[in-house]
Amino acid sequence: MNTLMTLLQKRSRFFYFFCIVFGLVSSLWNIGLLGTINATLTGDEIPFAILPVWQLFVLLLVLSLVTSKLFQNFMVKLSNDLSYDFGISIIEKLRFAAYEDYEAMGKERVYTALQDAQMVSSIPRTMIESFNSIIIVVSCMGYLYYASWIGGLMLTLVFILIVLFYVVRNKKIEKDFNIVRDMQNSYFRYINDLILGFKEIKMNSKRNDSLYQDYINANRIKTKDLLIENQNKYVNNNLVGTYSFYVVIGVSLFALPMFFELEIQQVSAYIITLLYVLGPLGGLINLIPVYTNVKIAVERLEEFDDKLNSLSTIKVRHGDLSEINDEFESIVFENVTYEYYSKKDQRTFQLGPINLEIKRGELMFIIGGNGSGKSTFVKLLTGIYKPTSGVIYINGVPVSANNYPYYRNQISAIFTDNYLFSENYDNIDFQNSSVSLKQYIDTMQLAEALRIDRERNVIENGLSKGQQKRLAMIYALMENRQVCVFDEWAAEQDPVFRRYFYEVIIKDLQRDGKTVIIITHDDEFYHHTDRLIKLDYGKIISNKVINKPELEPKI
Ligand SMILES: Nc1ncnc2c1ncn2[C@@H]1O[C@H](COP(=O)(O)OP(=O)(O)OP(=O)(O)O)[C@@H](O)[C@H]1O
Repeated sequence: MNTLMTLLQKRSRFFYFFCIVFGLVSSLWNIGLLGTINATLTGDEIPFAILPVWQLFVLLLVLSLVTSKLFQNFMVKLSNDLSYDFGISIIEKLRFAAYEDYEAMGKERVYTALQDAQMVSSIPRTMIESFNSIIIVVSCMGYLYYASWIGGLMLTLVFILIVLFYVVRNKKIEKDFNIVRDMQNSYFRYINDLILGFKEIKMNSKRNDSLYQDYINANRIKTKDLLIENQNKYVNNNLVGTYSFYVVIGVSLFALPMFFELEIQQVSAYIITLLYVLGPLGGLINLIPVYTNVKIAVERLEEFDDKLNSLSTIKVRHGDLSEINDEFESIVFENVTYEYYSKKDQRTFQLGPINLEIKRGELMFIIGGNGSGKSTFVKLLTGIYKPTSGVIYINGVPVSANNYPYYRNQISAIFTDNYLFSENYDNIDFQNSSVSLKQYIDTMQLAEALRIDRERNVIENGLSKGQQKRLAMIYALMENRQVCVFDEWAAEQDPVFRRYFYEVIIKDLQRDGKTVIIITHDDEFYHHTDRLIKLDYGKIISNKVINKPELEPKI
């Protein structure tokens, strides 16, 4: 509760002020209403009344209505602001996270956090209703002490017992709810497997059954059982709470008058107050599960936010994008290593140390067997991974945390598992294609295949794997960067286009002054490169000059 209240106060400095004003007016209204009802029924005078009863009633009614409306509107806005802040700040920070940190986090963690952020928008209902109910319960208690101190005392004792009972029981339920949230993470992971591996699932009935039965369904059943168990605990809690009240009513009706000298007016005022408080109390009890879920969501979001904040790259953001001379000259690897570790902190693979210079206008092929470290090298070269040790220089300047984004912005890369976006984030004008775009589409032989959704200015889905890679190439060329890195790009191309790629496309790029680095297994084209670098077990085992680079760029 504290975290939530502090968060709300942080989001709006008027939060506590609004709570106090609303609390005072509501208490006044509830006590006034009770006093009016009881006084009218019993024929007693209302103490401290400065106005006739009906005028007092109307005045309080209007005051309470206006304050309630203002408070509720305020809470609706505040909690939606908070939910928006959480959701958007996760994405805002996540985009600056290092790729390694993102990999370690896992995408399901991001999905759950976004779900938690949505949960926060149910705060207004929880807050307004519980605040209302608490005020009613507290003001009624005050009124009860005034009507009959013995009754007030008895109710206070019952309340303390109920609250203690709830606190103890809720601790266990909260633990279970946390287990449910963890299971939600695994659930998203299995669903991800189902969606991304749909073809592989279709191809194997056993795998299909296993994913469904042993993972998804088992996860859902366990979640359902935990929820049933917990919700039943809530039902029991509710019953204990509500029925202890009925017991209090019974005791007040039958037992109290026997032991204490109570007048019928006192007893009836007391019973009316109890009945009046019963509804809000029930509401309060029903809100406990919602509140517990919101509390867990907020705690987890804070934890996730702290984790994101602890990442050093978040603070650097885009760093200094104008730090290095724009004209690309060279990339140098000096004793660069990269290490992978297992969960038990054992090193599983080391790339390097790598010492290498890539000069402007060079065409370089990186070759090597499976698992030799080519893709890891590409991730280092493109700045997706940062070296475990050693330094990478661009134009003689060491690439540091502050200029990594600059470094990445110098390179166009197509990774083996390249992803095509659903929206046109690069704002390419497909409707009035530029000369270069038309030319690239022709070069990639995609004129027939590409369908443009004119309304959204995007390329529609429905391309073959090889065509998707060609489209990725168009996007990479449109970036017009000086260094191009293509990781096994030609693997999905037909023989004719593969040859065209090695003999025409990359030669043209080189003639345009680009530096081109290609990861390949296509040995029949190795003779086209200027330099052939071979990796084995993470080490460069040969670095051969094959052709002299054409350094004069085509105008
Ligand atoms: N994310 C990762 N976590 C841990 N180890 C990894 C990770 N990615 C790769 N490795 C390990 O690093 C080594 C090199 O992998 P890498 O993907 O760089 O090889 P590669 O030469 O590109 O292979 P291929 O030709 O099969 O694509 C492998 O032994 C692999 O198991």
